[in-house]
Amino acid sequence: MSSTIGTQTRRRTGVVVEQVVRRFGDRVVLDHLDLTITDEELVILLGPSGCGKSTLLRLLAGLDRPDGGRVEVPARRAIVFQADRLLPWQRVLRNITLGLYGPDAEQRARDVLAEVGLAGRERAWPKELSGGEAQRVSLARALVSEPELVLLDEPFAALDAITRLRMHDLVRALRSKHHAAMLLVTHDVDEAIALADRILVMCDGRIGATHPVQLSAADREASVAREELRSALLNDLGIAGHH
Ligand SMILES: Nc1ncnc2c1ncn2[C@@H]1O[C@H](COP(=O)(O)OP(=O)(O)OP(=O)(O)O)[C@@H](O)[C@H]1O
Repeated sequence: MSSTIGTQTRRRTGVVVEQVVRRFGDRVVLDHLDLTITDEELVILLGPSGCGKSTLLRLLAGLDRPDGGRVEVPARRAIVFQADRLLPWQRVLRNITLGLYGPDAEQRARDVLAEVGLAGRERAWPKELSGGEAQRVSLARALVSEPELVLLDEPFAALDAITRLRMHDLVRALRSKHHAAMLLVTHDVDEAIALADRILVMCDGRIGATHPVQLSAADREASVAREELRSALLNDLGIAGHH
């Protein structure tokens, strides 16, 4: 089966995935999966453990190739993982400037560090940071190159509930500044409702259900529409009745 991965050269493009197949041995993990993400859209991917969410993200990041189908992604992409993956032997600022070029690289890194609320921590070592601070640095590192697509693989799963809520506020603020499309994987239905423009539920190697979220900020916190969406998502995930 043929496969193609293209990077788009047009400015301001989203993601197009058509009929993508990925197998590991006999196991078909992605089974003719289709997905599109438009410019600046924040899409949340929910799905049971092992359904292929990280596999899909790795394909979009260019870290893996499909066995079939077509993947079209913007040229400038960044990925944020659950664990921060900072280099422990480099200070915070250097972790952000690594791979950046140009006379303004350091200033850009300082600016984005300030945006994530860590101005003044440029010379800290990664081991001196809390979990939430380390993930802020990871976000800063992802955004400093002004990507058109940011892929986030359970970025807040290891954080405590209050820190996670702060990170949601931060994601909202960063979105309005950086205008990137985002695809965020989570197991947390409430996180999905809090952040998404659209929620996708993955099952059997495909996108099984799509839920656009057109709720106001207040309705995302508490409303009948929110509870209906939450029930629908739990039902899609096969865990209705456990909430
Ligand atoms: N490199 C690989 N070699 C063999 N099998 C793999 C490889 N990568 C993933 N798999 C398998 O593909 C399936 C999907 O894995 P993936 O990590 O994409 O799931 P996931 O939905 O992200 O799961 P979780 O929510 O638990 O992180 C799993 O059964 C996994 O064992």
